[in-house]
Amino acid sequence: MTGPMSSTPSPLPSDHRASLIDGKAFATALRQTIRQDVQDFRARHGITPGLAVVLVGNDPASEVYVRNKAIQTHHAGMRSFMHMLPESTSEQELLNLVERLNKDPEIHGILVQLPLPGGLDAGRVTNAILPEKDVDGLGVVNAGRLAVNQPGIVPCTPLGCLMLLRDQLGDMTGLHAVVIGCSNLVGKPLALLLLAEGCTVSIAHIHTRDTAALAREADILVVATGSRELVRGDWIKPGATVIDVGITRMQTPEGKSRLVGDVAFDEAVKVAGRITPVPGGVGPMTIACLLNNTLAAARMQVEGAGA
Ligand SMILES: Nc1nc(=O)c2c([nH]1)NC[C@@H]1CN(c3ccc(C(=O)N[C@@H](CCC(=O)O)C(=O)O)cc3)C=[N+]21
Repeated sequence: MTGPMSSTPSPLPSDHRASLIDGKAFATALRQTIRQDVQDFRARHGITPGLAVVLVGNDPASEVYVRNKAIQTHHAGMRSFMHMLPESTSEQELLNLVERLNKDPEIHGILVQLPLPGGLDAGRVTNAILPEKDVDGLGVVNAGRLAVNQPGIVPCTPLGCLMLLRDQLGDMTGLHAVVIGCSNLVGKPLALLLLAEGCTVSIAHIHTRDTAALAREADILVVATGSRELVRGDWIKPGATVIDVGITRMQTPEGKSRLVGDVAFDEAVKVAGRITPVPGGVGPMTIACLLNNTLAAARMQVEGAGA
C-alpha cells in the first residue's frame, strides 16, 4: 500500500471546511432547561438539589474546574457544597467525609475530583459513594448498569458526547463508531453508549496495531487519549463526525497559554464533516451533564426510581 489517500482522491472540494459542533451553545441551552426543571422540582417538593464536590490537594487546574462547577451549580439554582481538603488527607479521612455526605439528606450528588493525590485509592473512594449519589457514574454499580443497559447514572463526559452526537446525527443505527482511548472515565462508557445506539463500535487503545487505518473506517470518530494532536487529517474519513475529548494546556512561543485537543484541528477541519472544537466542544458539556445528573439523582431520591 502507498500513502493513505493516494489511491482514493477525497470526494470533498478543496476548500471544504467541517461544520463546528458548538458544545458551548448546546451546554448553555441545556443549563437553561435544567435551571427551569430545578425550579419546578423545588415548587413540587420544597427541596433544592444539592451537589457536594470534594477536592483533595491543590492542583491549580483542578481548583479552576471545581470552582467552575460550583458557580454553574449555583446558576442552575442548585446548592453547592465544596470540600477542599489538604494534600495530606488520609484515605480514611476521605472515606469518613464521603460517609457523612452519603447520609446528608441535603446532598443528592457527590463528586470527588480526580486525579487524587498519590496514596489515595480512587476506586475505593469512588465506590464508597452511594450509587444513587454517584453523579460521576464512576462506581461499579453505575458502570455495571450501563454495561447491561439498565437505567443508572452515566458518566458526564460520555453523556455530553452522546447528546452532541444525537443532536447532530439523530439515528446512529449501523454507523461505524471508532473510539480511541479506553479509560473507565470516558472511552469505555462511551463505547457502551454508542453500542446501545446501534453503532458498530471499535475501540482502539495503546496496543492497537494500526489505529490510523481503523480511524479511517469511522463514520463517528471519538478521541479521548490525552495525547495532544494525536489524530491527523489523514486519519479521518471524508465527511466523518469527529468528537475531540482531549484538552491539554500549552504555552505558545509568545508565552501565552492555549488549549489543544487530541485532534490536529487545522488538518481535521479540512476532511471531517463535523467536528467539536477545543475549547468550546466537549468540555462545557461535561459540566452541564454534571448538573443534569445531579438533578436526575435528586429526582430519583425524592420521587423514586424511574423518575
Ligand atoms: N471526578 C471528576 N469528574 C470530572 O468530570 C473531571 C474530573 N474528575 N477531573 C478533571 C476532569 C476535567 N474536566 C473538565 C470539565 C470541564 C472542562 C471545560 O469546561 N473546558 C472548557 C475550557 C475551560 C478552560 O478554559 O480551561 C472548554 O473545553 O471549552 C474541561 C475539563 C472534568 N473532569
